[in-house]
Amino acid sequence: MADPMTLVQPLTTPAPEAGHAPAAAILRNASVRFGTFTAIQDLSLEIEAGAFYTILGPSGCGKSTMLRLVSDLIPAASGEVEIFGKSTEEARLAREFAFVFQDATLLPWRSALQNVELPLEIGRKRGIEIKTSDRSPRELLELVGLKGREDALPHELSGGMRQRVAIARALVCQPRLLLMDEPFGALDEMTRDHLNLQLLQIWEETGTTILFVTHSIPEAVFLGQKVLMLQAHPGRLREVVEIDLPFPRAIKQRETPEFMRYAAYLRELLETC
Ligand SMILES: Nc1ncnc2c1ncn2[C@@H]1O[C@H](COP(=O)(O)OP(=O)(O)OP(=O)(O)O)[C@@H](O)[C@H]1O
Repeated sequence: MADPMTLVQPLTTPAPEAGHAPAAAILRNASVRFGTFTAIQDLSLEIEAGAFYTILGPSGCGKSTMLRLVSDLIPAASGEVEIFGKSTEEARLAREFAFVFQDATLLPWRSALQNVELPLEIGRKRGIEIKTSDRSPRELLELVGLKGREDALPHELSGGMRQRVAIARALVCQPRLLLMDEPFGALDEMTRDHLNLQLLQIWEETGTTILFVTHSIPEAVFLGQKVLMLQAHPGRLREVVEIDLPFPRAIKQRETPEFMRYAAYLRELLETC
């Protein structure tokens, strides 16, 4: 295995010039401020379409803020953010991305299937023409391993199952970019392992780009093709670490020396962020 040190990209990856094939996302010197507090400063990076990125960094370094910036939930105080060549607002309206939070945020009175159907219903009610997945809501529930539980209400499902419903709902408009903010953070280890494997399968099948925030170094290495390490005060990109481990990934890979070297490298890096 190549030494992770040699795989590290420069601290400020230059954003490409306009006119290239659209990346999933491009940030150019993007900063986010809350009043006088700078949460993210001069973040420049290109998110390659179709790739799986995991995002690590100390608490408060701006991981969630970065996802909120990309998803048009908060504006950039300066700099630019493009999603597939569009502004974040245009990308939001075109349903180019979908968000999955740590809490599944399902409507408790609607069944699993009705929750997955919700974005389509909202689109129809608002008269918005939206992309829909090639898969029906039922097929999406099957994809996330919930065949047979379509009629269950959220309180009848486990935490892991609720997160699967949230993932199926996120996929219903066929987003080209999936933003995931610690989606499995509240789950037990076995369930998390299972969902990690399932998410990798979904990623391979759908070809969607994934930005996945986690606090878990093993999870970041296991899922990611690249790990974005952010640093705090103010939030900025510290390093991009490429994870050169083969796909499809299997849980037992975590015991390999290569995996452990990446984890050890990221742990050391995190301690200095
Ligand atoms: N709406 C807000 N108003 C003021 N400050 C905010 C707001 N949202 C986030 N911040 C601050 O911005 C910084 C980055 O927050 P953010 O939630 O992005 O960090 P994080 O890396 O996701 O943290 P954690 O790992 O603990 O979830 C923190 O100092 C936080 O207090």
